[in-house]
Amino acid sequence: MTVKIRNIDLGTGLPKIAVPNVGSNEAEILTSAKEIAQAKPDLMEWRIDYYKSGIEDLTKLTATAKKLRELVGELPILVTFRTKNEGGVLPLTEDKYLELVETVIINRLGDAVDIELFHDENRVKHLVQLAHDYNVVVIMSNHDFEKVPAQDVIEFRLKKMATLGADIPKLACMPQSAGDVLRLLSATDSVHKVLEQPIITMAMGDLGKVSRIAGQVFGSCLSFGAVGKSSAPGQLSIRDLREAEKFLELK
Ligand SMILES: O=C1C[C@@](O)(C(=O)O)C[C@@H](O)[C@@H]1O
Repeated sequence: MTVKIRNIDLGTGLPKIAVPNVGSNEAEILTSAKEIAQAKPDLMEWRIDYYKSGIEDLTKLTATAKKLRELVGELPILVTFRTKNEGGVLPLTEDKYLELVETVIINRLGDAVDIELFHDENRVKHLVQLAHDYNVVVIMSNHDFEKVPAQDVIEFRLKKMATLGADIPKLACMPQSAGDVLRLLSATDSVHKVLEQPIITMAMGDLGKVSRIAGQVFGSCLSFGAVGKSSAPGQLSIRDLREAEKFLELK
């Protein structure tokens, strides 16, 4: 199965490329968006946890989203609030996080929304349903910045996300050894073969770079590359990422 976000199809061909926008005020966000659009990624990820004043004032957040859309035209936008526990920059209570995701969906601030797996299950399910009602694609996520979990744990989490209704399950983790990277890749390969939904995985840091370029081989449909400032350790520049993916293309 492939998942369509505006004009792109995830889950077929080379992994698509997302570039995070980590601007911390409206001017920065719009300037980065221009630079990102020029680099022609498949998708822009708007990391709203970097935008403190927008999170504190949702009218402002919505106004910026409108300007962003005007600026990038048809470029698909994924809106992500990454919680502090999972590598984000801004602390937010559980309630505020869930309310924020709801605002993102109801106001259609993007074409897709990131919903983290590890929150109250019923509320997560409700958000997934709401997103689908509003025609917003759900990328469900989990991040471990310390380690790579056991293979069955990785597989369980990705499958659990699918059960909760995620259109695309995603897992990012931090390897401490080459063996850790192999385990993530092996879990990716097994889950990719049995799940209907396309998945996204990556190992972070330098050791993990190989996992960011080899998604087509192991079964990950999207990779994050940087234009300017990156949003996680080990991200390559969009230019290097695109070239490296091409070297490994399955023809
Ligand atoms: O989930 C991810 C993946 C990521 O953490 C990475 O390792 O590239 C970068 C984040 O911006 C994004 O939300």
